[in-house]
Amino acid sequence: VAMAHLVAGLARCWCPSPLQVINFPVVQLHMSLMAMRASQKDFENAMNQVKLLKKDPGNEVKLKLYALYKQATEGPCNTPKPGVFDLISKAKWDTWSALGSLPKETARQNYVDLVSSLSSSSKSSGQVEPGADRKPPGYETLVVTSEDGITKIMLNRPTKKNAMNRQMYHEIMLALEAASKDDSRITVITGNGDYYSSGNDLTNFTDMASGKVEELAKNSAILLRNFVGCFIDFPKPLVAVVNGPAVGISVTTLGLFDAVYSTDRATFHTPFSHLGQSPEGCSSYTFPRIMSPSKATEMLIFGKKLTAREACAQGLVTEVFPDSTFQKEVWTRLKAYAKLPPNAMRISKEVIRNKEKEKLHAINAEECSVLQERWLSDECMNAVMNFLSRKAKL
Ligand SMILES: CCCCCCCCCCCCC/C=C/C(=O)SCCNC(=O)CCNC(=O)[C@H](O)C(C)(C)COP(=O)(O)OP(=O)(O)OC[C@H]1O[C@@H](n2cnc3c(N)ncnc32)[C@H](O)[C@@H]1OP(=O)(O)O
Repeated sequence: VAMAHLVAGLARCWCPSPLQVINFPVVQLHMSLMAMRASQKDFENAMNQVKLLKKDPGNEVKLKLYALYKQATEGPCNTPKPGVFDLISKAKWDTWSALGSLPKETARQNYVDLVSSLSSSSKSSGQVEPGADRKPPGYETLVVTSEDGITKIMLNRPTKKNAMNRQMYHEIMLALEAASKDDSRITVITGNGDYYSSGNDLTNFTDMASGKVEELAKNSAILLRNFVGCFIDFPKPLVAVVNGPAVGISVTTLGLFDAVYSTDRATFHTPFSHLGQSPEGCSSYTFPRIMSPSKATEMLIFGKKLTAREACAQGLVTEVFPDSTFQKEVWTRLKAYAKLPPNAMRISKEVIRNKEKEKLHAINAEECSVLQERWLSDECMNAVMNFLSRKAKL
């Protein structure tokens, strides 16, 4: 079982960039997540297992395996960026550099997990041990279970309101990848505890202490683009079970789900202007389309927080349930849906989503490049420092 150690750093001034000095005592939290340390032996076994896979996992997974292997053996991407026409090397370089400063041990663990999920899904049906689908790889920030034809990805940092740190972004991508290939018919994302998710973990900004702010912003933009890309491309019905308040990226990505069921005590908040940032998750396109340009403006620019019923009235939420019966009603319904023919559901989603998949990827790329600049702005720095110094809450 993975272990996590929270190491509080010492209070010190944090000067994020030479251009700007903020004399600001900041308690700098270093969360060094001691992911379960896959041993060197596990890593070598996983490398051998890759060669024994019965079915080609596809280019995207092979790129991920390449990047995780390089990160685990060499650390952060340390080679010059290939030329624009060297497409394969550039794709490999992009995927590796997107891992940023992911620790070697974590990359090694993620590699082992990915291979184990590939090998269990590539086994012929006759060979899968009973209940094997209920033995998901060890995730640090998620609990992933698969039964009744439904793979449930539960965000599991309840003491931090399920804020998404870098590890969670990577693990959600891995879990979606595994879910796209397992024998489930529907995939659900939900939260553990009283929050669905409070969005981006703002301590992600404290990595800037390492000094390479521009590089961190670039790698973060690649990470975000890959993360949102997984939602755009996910092939099965993807349902959000919003168990409580949702903030930021956990709200914007709802526009890429196929259905959103919410408890009536949830709220939906996208405080991007407050944070000196800008919309992501393709919400700059999906929200105006879902709820009208002016309603999208109220959320994305003015930061208006919606109740569940308002979000439902505006089309972001499919249906709202009383909190007392929410889980029972929603899971009864989802188990019934999961009995439907899987290929028909997958193909129908393809017919619906393919019309704008390319457009969504283009919008995602544009949003990430704008955010890359926003993250380096004074407005963003000050807003994040205010939160981290506990001066302001949303
Ligand atoms: C140089 C470039 C760097 C870029 C870095 C980028 C990262 C990677 C790329 C991905 C980027 C995606 C873009 C996404 C954008 C967004 O999601 S914007 C929204 C971000 N979220 C917030 O601003 C919410 C901040 N949290 C709050 O306002 C409040 O916590 C709350 C959610 C309103 C809940 O308040 P309350 O009920 O009073 O509980 P708290 O005591 O505040 O929280 C309990 C503990 O949880 C911690 N926590 C909660 N939310 C976050 C968070 N988002 N980030 C970090 N920590 C969070 C909170 O600090 C408490 O912790 P302790 O004090 O240790 O108990």
